[in-house]
Amino acid sequence: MKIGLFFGSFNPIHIGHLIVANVMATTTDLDQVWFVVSPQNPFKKNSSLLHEFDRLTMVEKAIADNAQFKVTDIEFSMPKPSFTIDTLIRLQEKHPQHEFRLIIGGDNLAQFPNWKNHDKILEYFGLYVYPRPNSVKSDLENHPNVKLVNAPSLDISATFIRDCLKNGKSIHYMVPESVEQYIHWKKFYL
Ligand SMILES: Nc1ncnc2c1ncn2[C@@H]1O[C@H](COP(=O)(O)OP(=O)(O)OP(=O)(O)O)[C@@H](O)[C@H]1O
Ligand SMILES: O=C(O)c1ccc[n+]([C@@H]2O[C@H](COP(=O)([O-])O)[C@@H](O)[C@H]2O)c1
Repeated sequence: MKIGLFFGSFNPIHIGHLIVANVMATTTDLDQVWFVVSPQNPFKKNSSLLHEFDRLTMVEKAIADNAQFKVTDIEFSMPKPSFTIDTLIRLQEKHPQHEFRLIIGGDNLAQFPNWKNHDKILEYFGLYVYPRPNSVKSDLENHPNVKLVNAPSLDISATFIRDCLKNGKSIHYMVPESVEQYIHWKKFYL
């Protein structure tokens, strides 16, 4: 199978992530999308980063009803911060029968040349990119192993959701209902 790997902090997972994953799974040649929960992004220092198991639980709840979506905690047992090339290699070794591609939001494309061994990621895996508002243009848009997916931009982020919660505002419809209930029950991001 051809699998799209959607790496992220998912702090928390939101409808933007779910729409990206669904467009990838239903309008491209990808058979499944696997969410890879990263304990620690090498570029992000975030004091409101929830424990990785809480973020994993929210992803599990969010994708429970979709047979094309899976989640993996493979990075939890790997050195931190999480470098995507290391995880891609480990996943490919574990699942030699699958072909893996990397899914990213357009905001990450301009930064991508700063990722560890980004040229190897491009050569051996390739990118599927979903447009994101205010993304900086990148020469990589014309790279043969970069596929730009044509779909509506979604102006929603985990940062906005955390700010809403901090300010006592509703996050209804911004995350699946099961995730919203879990966030309120655990009193996350207050
Ligand atoms: N609204 C969106 N549209 C397109 N891509 C998105 C969107 N939200 C997140 N992504 C992509 O999902 C991946 C994981 O993102 P992440 O978990 O950091 O979410 P985020 O909303 O960007 O978080 P934060 O606001 O905390 O930075 C990244 O590749 C990011 O570009
Ligand atoms: O491998 C790298 O050098 C690298 C640099 C920046 C980000 N990443 C990964 O990109 C994914 C998206 O990050 P985030 O925090 O925007 O969700 C996440 O899994 C990070 O670990 C990876």
